[in-house]
Amino acid sequence: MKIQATLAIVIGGCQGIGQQIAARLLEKGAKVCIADIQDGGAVLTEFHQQFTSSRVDFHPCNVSKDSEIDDVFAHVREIWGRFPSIVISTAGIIDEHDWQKCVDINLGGSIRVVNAARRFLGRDSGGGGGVVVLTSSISGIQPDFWGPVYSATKHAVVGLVRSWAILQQKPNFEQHGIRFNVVCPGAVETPFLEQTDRALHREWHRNRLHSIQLFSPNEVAEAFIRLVEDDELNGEAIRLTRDLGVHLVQFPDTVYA
Ligand SMILES: NC(=O)C1=CN([C@@H]2O[C@H](COP(=O)(O)OP(=O)(O)OC[C@H]3O[C@@H](n4cnc5c(N)ncnc54)[C@H](O)[C@@H]3O)[C@@H](O)[C@H]2O)C=CC1
Ligand SMILES: CCCCC/C=C\C=C\C(=O)C/C=C\C/C=C\CCCC(=O)O
Repeated sequence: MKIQATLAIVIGGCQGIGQQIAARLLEKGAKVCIADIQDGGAVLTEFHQQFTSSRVDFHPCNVSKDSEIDDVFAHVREIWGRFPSIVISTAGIIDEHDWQKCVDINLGGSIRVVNAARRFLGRDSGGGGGVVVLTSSISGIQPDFWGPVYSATKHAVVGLVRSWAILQQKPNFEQHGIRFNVVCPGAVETPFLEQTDRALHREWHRNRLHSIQLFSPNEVAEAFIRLVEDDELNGEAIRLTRDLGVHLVQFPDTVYA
């Protein structure tokens, strides 16, 4: 998909990886609505200094609530005349102690975003199709003893994306016209890392963190942009690790689908 002149939603775009994705989309000529549970004043001020203010907006959104996600889509149509064709969510937390919250935001939030995209973008429901890119982690491909719940939610996000993606290859089923992809980063230098205390084995976790070569949020944003731009990529996961590099994950063969 050519990004120039498209409309995009970036949920979780107030900081970290999401903010960098929004910046890359704006640079490439999209109009971007940032949505987040935190106040958008600071990020809007920053972007209004770099980009035409009519091309970037903010709408509050907690991914724990279906209605707030729907409101973001409605807001985009109200201000820019149509629904977006690019939907990205980076909203996520780590919290092994309040595990229901971790499941509700990381997995529940991803399911809610996908459901909204299906309703507003899906060709089978009158939309124009598009691309959805969600955020997993290398913990969504491999186990992590410091975050079993976090890892479970991130594995689930990969399964969610790949399952919706293969529907497009089933000619006898509804054709939604949406590509679904996911990014699985290693550790990234963002405020997210301050959530160490919500992981298990927190001292080990904190110490280990100091020995890791972190990715920049921009390196991760570039993976999202690739998954948006390349129309051949559907049901794909890009993993970023220092040891193995940046690559499309090779999954085991699907045996019955
Ligand atoms: N930073 C890292 O090392 C890694 C992060 N990730 C994943 O990347 C995603 C983004 O991470 P970062 O940008 O590093 O984190 P971050 O904490 O810097 O940014 C996350 C953004 O999501 C927003 N958010 C949180 N809960 C929300 C909710 N309920 N509704 C709407 N927005 C909400 C936050 O306000 C924040 O703006 C997360 O899903 C995280 O699990 C994956 C691998 C590594
Ligand atoms: C090992 C402890 C570091 C944990 C960093 C905190 C949160 C990370 C959340 C993630 O989703 C990322 C998961 C794991 C990152 C751990 C190691 C990355 C090093 C591997 C590499 O880059 O090659």
